Amino acid sequence: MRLRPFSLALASPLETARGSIDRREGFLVAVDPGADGESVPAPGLGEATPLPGWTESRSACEAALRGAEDENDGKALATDALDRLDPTETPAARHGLALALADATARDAGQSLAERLAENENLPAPTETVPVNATIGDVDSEDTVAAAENAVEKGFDCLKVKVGARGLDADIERLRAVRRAVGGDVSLRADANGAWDRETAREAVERLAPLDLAYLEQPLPADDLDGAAALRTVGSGVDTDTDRDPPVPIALDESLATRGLDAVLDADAADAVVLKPMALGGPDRALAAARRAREAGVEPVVTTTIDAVVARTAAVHVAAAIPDVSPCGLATGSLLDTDLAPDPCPISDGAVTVPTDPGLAGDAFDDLL
Ligand SMILES: O=C(O)CCC(=O)c1ccccc1C(=O)O
Ligand SMILES: [Mg+2]
Repeated sequence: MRLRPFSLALASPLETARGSIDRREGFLVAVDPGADGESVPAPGLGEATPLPGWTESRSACEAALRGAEDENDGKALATDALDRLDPTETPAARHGLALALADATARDAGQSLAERLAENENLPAPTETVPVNATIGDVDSEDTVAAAENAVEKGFDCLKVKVGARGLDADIERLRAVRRAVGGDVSLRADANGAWDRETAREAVERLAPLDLAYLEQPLPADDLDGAAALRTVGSGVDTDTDRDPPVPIALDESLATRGLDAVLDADAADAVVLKPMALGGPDRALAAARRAREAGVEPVVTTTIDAVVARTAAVHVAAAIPDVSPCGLATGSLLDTDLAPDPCPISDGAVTVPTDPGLAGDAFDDLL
């Protein structure tokens, strides 16, 4: 296994209620049969890009990956390398190695990563394209509307707007302005990144109901599953005489990494779950979570932590393996100022095209190996 550190700046910081993301730093993870003997059937590439607060730190990530090496032959993987990486303690490290091994296995089998992942989860053949949402930061009303109009002009029909950093009145006004600007046919999501207390979240749901949001993501802190469950019923009163607005669907994101999928499903806390392979410990784990969510009647959505091109492409494969997936947060390549390699997944008309060549994207990343 070889690790190559990288550091990429965002073109402009992504503003969220949990602070601003301005740089992504991580490791490319390469495995090959030469170094790793029979455990690796072909060259494979992965990416471990920790986002502190969401995953382990960069140093913990590197230490975990080093811990997966054979004690007697530093270059080779231990036979139980992947099992040494705890998906909840060091999810980005596990993601990096799990992806590299899955890429190698898929290449060896002549399958795309999506085909390989789907087969392992007993899912049907992957789709050729995946619908995506545009990601709009928590900026002032004028810039929010400008970004929304720009995205719609580019062909997006689903927009996700970050909220929660500037007070509820301001957010309601931002979202109303976006709805006015883009009309009723564009799907709107809002992501509060856990910013609100129960009272504010309840008021938000009541005031957002007329805007026909596709969902409100993580309105409450990650731990508060009971609060999220209660929000799902606001406005859906049994009183059929009154013409009440429908409830706003609730999506959970941070809660998945903090409490786990089982707790979220058991608490009936979400209409949708936002699955980030980097935060969940790997593409395989993200797809398994998607399948379990679906079986429980909860809509899976795949996004990234603003990963570089290798992990972003892997997330596209994960999404492609989910039949009829809802728009995913995978249009984030343009948020980076520079990237590790040209993007093999073009986006047009609000959808990303899934690579069909073996592994991640055929030979597109061979220079990175
Ligand atoms: O989902 C998207 O549209 C993009 C990804 C995104 O918003 C995000 C990126 C980094 C960290 C957290 C989040 C989030 O969904 O909260
Ligand atoms: Mg989110």
